Amino acid sequence: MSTLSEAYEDLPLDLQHIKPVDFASLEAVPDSHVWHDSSFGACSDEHEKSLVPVIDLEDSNATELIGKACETLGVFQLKNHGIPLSLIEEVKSEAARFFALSARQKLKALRSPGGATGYGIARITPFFSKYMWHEGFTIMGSPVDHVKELWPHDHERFCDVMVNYQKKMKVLAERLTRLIFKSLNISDEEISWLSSTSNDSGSASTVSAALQLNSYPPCPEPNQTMGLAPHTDTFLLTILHQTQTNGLQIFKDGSGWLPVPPVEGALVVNMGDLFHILTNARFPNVLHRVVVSGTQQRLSTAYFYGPPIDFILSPFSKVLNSAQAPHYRSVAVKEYVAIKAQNLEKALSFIRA
Ligand SMILES: O=C(O)CCC(=O)C(=O)O
Ligand SMILES: [Fe+2]
Repeated sequence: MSTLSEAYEDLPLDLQHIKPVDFASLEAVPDSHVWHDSSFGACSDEHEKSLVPVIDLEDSNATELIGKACETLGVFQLKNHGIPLSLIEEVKSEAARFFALSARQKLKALRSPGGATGYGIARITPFFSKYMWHEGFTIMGSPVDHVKELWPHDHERFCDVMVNYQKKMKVLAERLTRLIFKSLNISDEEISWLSSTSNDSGSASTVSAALQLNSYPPCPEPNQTMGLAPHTDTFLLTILHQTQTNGLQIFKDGSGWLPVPPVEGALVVNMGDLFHILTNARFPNVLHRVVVSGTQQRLSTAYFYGPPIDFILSPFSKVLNSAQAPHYRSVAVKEYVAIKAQNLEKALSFIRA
């Protein structure tokens, strides 16, 4: 096995955990989507200064600032990231074009039970008794087979934009990963997979990566439902673009749910489970969720990035001080992906040393 989509083939889902409802036809939140969570309205300090730092990648102190943000909150917003704003706009407008199609049309691009790419609801759905106010389109590699079903004569525009964005995201994710390792005093040479996956040509190992387009339609009763239930991301890091509609929140012990307000032109970067394991829990794998709006659609694009699927990772000996034992055993990326898909937030307890 060498790709992430092959890893998901062994983890098929039931159709009821893939197929979205037709949100446009709903005038109220159906019982299937009602969440009894009193904290939805509690996070109302959107206008206060956000705790999540906004870091300029061109800042001469970027390495230290990013290292500190990874260690404290596990999330930061990134400015001057080098991704052309015109490309981000194109991704957003192609995603909007897709989600604006009728339900009947969108279902033509539905993910298959063992498939990774295509239209569908969140993979975490089976772990909750209620459904979320969310629909998504997952892309691993090229989405061409699915998009041809939607736009037989006009699939190139969507596919080219998504493939191009993934290439640019990979370069940025690599740059951030190197910089984060540098902040931990770990040199590039110590991370064999990073140098062997940097060039696209002839490299046997490919990084694990996926692009997730998310849409949270405006909701008639926003305090009754959840956009995306609390979860941590599985891979090393996630680079997220969000539109100007609020909704993303992170959980901080002692403070509760805190908003991550949209910052024009910035990307949100958060640490996932694999960085948490590699740093022996020094970096939090930040718990996050999305609440919905009564009036506006929220769109977001998440790029998940990790080492090749066969790579075996364990806490870096350099981050362990002499008195400290590793919290986690060695685990192959594909093994962890399977454990996470079957156990969600309990996944880390399965690899505790
Ligand atoms: O829409 C968002 O802001 C969050 C998306 C997310 O957490 C995910 O796709 O894993
Ligand atoms: Fe996430």
